[in-house]
Amino acid sequence: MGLWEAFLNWLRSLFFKQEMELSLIGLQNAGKTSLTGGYSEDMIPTVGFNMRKVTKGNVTIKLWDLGGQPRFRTDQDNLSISKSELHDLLSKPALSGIPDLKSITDREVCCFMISCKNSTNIDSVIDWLIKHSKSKS
Ligand SMILES: Nc1nc2c(ncn2[C@@H]2O[C@H](COP(=O)(O)OP(=O)(O)OP(=O)(O)O)[C@@H](O)[C@H]2O)c(=O)[nH]1
Ligand SMILES: [Mg+2]
Repeated sequence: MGLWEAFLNWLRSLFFKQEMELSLIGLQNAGKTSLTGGYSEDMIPTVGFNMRKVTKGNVTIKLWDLGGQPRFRTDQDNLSISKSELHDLLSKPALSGIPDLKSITDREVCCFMISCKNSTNIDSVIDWLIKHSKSKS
């Protein structure tokens, strides 16, 4: 990013508040609530969903943390179920253009190794999401 572009972005951020919505999907025990609400060893499985708002700079993120039940089913077998569910979801027209791992040719994809427990890469994920969010207008 050039200096002029960076300056314009900074100027823009002074006047324009941005909002984005984010749905966290994943099987039970994936760590969705820990990511949005804070890490704890004793987490209660989410029933329904939680909604939280997180503000970083001039960007407000509305986070929809969806429950991943059935809640007592976590093993390697779930990986293939998770994969097919994700691909099924991404094939929906409403989600076209949303970043995913299915194809790296028509949208940007990023993969981070994160830990809510050790606060590893959480900020990097939020920064990436803000940078790549789709504008509603
Ligand atoms: N080691 C480690 N454990 C984690 C991490 N994040 C979450 N956990 C643990 O994983 C378990 C499940 O975390 P949750 O955040 O409740 O998972 P969830 O995806 O919201 O689960 P559902 O609400 O049932 O869909 C809890 O015991 C957490 O302590 C992490 O970064 N590292
Ligand atoms: Mg949860």
